[in-house]
Amino acid sequence: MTVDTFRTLTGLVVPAITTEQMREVDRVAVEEVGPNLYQMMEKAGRSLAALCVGLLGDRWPSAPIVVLAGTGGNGGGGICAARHLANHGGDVTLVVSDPTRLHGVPADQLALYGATRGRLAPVSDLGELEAELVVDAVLGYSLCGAAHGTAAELIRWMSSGTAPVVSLDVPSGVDSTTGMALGAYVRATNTMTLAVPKTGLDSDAVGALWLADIGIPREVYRRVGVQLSEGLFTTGYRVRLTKDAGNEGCG
Ligand SMILES: NC(=O)C1=CN([C@@H]2O[C@H](COP(=O)(O)OP(=O)(O)OC[C@H]3O[C@@H](n4cnc5c(N)ncnc54)[C@H](OP(=O)(O)O)[C@@H]3O)[C@@H](O)[C@H]2O)[C@H](O)CC1
Ligand SMILES: [K+]
Repeated sequence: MTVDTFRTLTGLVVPAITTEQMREVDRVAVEEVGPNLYQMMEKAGRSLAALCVGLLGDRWPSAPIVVLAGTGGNGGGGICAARHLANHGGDVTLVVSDPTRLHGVPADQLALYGATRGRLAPVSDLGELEAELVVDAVLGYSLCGAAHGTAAELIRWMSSGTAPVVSLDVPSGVDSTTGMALGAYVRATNTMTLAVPKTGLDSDAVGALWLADIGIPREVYRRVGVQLSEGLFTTGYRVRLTKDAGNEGCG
């Protein structure tokens, strides 16, 4: 099931774009206009951390939080969120699917996380971890095929537990264009997608959908042909999105 638009709680219509269009937004930002990947990932991670704190309410900061990170940009955003949560006194345990495959900005995020008081646990410790909140930063919009290997193991761990899951950008294992999952996938209670919602986020796996502002200026969207309302982030750095009734019956 895909949709062309979402709405904010104040009724603003927000266009949904495909993974391919999102990649082009990323490319124009990184290669032509800005912000760079560091700047966008930092905004993503900090917004994700703020959402987690809000969802925990008075259980913050004592509630144990487990952050599961993959090997790409999605993982980098999760590692960044883990740092912000640890910096603010949270009880954080980070598990990276394969730290040896991290490179570039995600690898730098892991090194920075190492300077916090947050814990880093191997995948083999998953069975011993207790969580009151889980952050799913395993797979993002570069999912290709059915989730496999350690990523699938992390997804199964999330699915087998009772803790609510907050997914970054898209529930891991779900295709952000089609909303379909060819294999194991996360059933999130909340999903925080970045910059612009994707057409595949109408899936039941998404839970409550949030859109985070990661600082991309309108010139980038103009070059990619995406029309975002000027008032979209007037109330803050994240907005709640709901399905746009006008989408009923979209294929
Ligand atoms: N402007 C933005 O929207 C920004 C988004 N950000 C985040 O970046 C991700 C996209 O990051 P990317 O590095 O392109 O890819 P992912 O993190 O989605 O995936 C990374 C690796 O996942 C592995 N993979 C892919 N398919 C599978 C599968 N079926 N099973 C298991 N593993 C899979 C693959 O790793 P390999 O080691 O196998 O090569 C991918 O490399 C986006 O979603 C946002 O969260 C930026 O952080 C900021 C700007
Ligand atoms: K994810």
